[in-house]
Amino acid sequence: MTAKTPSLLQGSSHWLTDSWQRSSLAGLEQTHLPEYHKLDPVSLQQKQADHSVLIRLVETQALPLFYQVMAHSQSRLILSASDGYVLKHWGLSKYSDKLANIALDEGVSWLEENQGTNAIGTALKARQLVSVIGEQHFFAKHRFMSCTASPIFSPSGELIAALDITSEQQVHSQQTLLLISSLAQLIETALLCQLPDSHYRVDLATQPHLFGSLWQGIAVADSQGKLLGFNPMAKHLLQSMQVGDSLTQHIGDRWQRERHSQHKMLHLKTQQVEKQPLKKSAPSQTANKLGLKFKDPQLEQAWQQANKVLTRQIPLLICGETGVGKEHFVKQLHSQSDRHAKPLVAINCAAIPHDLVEAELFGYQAGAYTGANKQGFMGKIRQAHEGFLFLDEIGDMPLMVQTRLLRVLQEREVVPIGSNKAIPVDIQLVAASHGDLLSKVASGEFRQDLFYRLNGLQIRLPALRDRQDKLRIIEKLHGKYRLGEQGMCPQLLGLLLAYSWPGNLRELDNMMQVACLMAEGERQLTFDKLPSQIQVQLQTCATAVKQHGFSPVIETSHTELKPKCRQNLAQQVEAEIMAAFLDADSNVSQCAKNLGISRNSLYRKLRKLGVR
Ligand SMILES: Nc1ncnc2c1ncn2[C@@H]1O[C@H](COP(=O)(O)OP(=O)(O)OP(=O)(O)O)[C@@H](O)[C@H]1O
Repeated sequence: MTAKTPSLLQGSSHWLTDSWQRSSLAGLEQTHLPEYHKLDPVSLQQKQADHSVLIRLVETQALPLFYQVMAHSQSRLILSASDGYVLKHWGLSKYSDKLANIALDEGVSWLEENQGTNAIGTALKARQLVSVIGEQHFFAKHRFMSCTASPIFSPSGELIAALDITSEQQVHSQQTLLLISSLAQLIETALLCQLPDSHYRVDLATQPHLFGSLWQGIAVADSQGKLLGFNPMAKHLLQSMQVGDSLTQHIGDRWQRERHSQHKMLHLKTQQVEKQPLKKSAPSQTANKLGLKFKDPQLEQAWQQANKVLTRQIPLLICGETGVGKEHFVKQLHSQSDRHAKPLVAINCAAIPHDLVEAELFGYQAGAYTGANKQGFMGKIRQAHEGFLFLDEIGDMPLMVQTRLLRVLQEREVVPIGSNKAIPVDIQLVAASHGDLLSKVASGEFRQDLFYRLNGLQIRLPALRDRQDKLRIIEKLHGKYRLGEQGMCPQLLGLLLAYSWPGNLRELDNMMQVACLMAEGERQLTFDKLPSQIQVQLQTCATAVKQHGFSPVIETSHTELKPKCRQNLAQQVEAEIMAAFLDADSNVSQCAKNLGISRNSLYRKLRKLGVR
């Protein structure tokens, strides 16, 4: 991580002068708070009911991450509707009372024309992420707080809300900006994936490593390829895109045939949407029996579907990138199934020499061939009788063995090598593949009839970068491996959440194990304890984002600030120095090095701030 301390915002400050001008033109005066616009209780209730899906999504998708990162800060998370009325807020109740004094409360409008320059109103007006720090607020009475807000757009690109973090402090770090952008994106993605006719999800990025980051566009289309919705980044990348268009008209036609493709400068990744109904229907008996297990909707749906077919002995085909946890998933399925008392027999078709696969699976009679065990071998299929047979990397099964396996599945009996006696078997077959089995069918390497036999139900486990419970998994693995009481540095958590994890859970699991060993005895797990190759990846990812991504933040610069803002700037600089000093564990030399100033200047500045 190169920047340990939050850096000052840089760039144009026109948005601020424009916003102050608009506030003055609306007849507001800095020193007099106007009458505020507040909904009566019935209208507020109605508005909250109209936005109940959004409120529920904030509570389920955004709030856990907000609490994790901002747990020790005096901050509140505030959701407002697109007309500026605050729908709900969450966080420390002590701070809530103070905000209520300035009417930052449910049912009050925070439109710019009512409350002057403020993050919610200005973000809604500018339709961009905005940070309004202390003195930048139009009204003097609002200047004790700093606010950062992001607009939230519906799948059709319509502005529907603003999500804000408000704190009682004079600075908002880059971490707050990143956090609020991530929270808004989580909600927008959840809304997209819930569209009723959604069939395809296409992720778009200017560079492959930006997949899974805030700089990834997402477009959702129906089974005919008609565009149903997209996130703001997708709109930024493909500006002429409209709901109802054919996606092919914007990104060519390769996306529908290939999982990974490219169109002009854009990298594309296509996947089928695992639909998540907007309103939960009455839970099925199976769901009731099993209860909700995963915090990721796609995984939860895969779990529920898999459990339904297991009771009927329908073969299950599990697809997903390497390391997403396919085997782990099968073990969980087995352990809660009616067959849990019987064996789960796993065989990795890629790991066994081709000429032994047949014997391993079907067994052989005593003396069937030279070199074979004298007693014969019953084979994995019969070992799995009344239990589960898990065939991992099924795509690597030799063609001849595929033919025999097909017979077993059709006849439900095995004929061992060297025998002509068929032995009945009762197995639940689960197969897994990290590659595209259909392309193997197309190239003649995999039997089409076997594919359809195995494909009783196909489920796809999501890549780690696409999982909505990423935070929970990171915490779980940190909890599993940390040695003693240990927290996690929020900046590190931000980077881990933003990284694309090409090796999925396996990569995260390995990394966490090593990092926790390196951090033994530390109060916090920090970036420098990570294995060096991951440090490089995270740094490359952060740098690439800076170089290739666009900055979604409305920014301010020192030079363009008007005199009245200079005092505010000085306060920001002081707050930054203080933050850097704390970040460096009060080590003056380290802090001076991080800030790029001499130790003497740092001593002078710290003395001014009252630090001895
Ligand atoms: N839900 C989970 N929580 C924590 N760790 C997990 C979870 N699922 C899998 N893992 C860990 O991730 C690693 C990879 O899991 P697994 O072998 O199941 O993946 P896979 O998809 O079968 O991989 P491959 O395609 O390479 O065979 C293992 O170390 C496993 O312990």
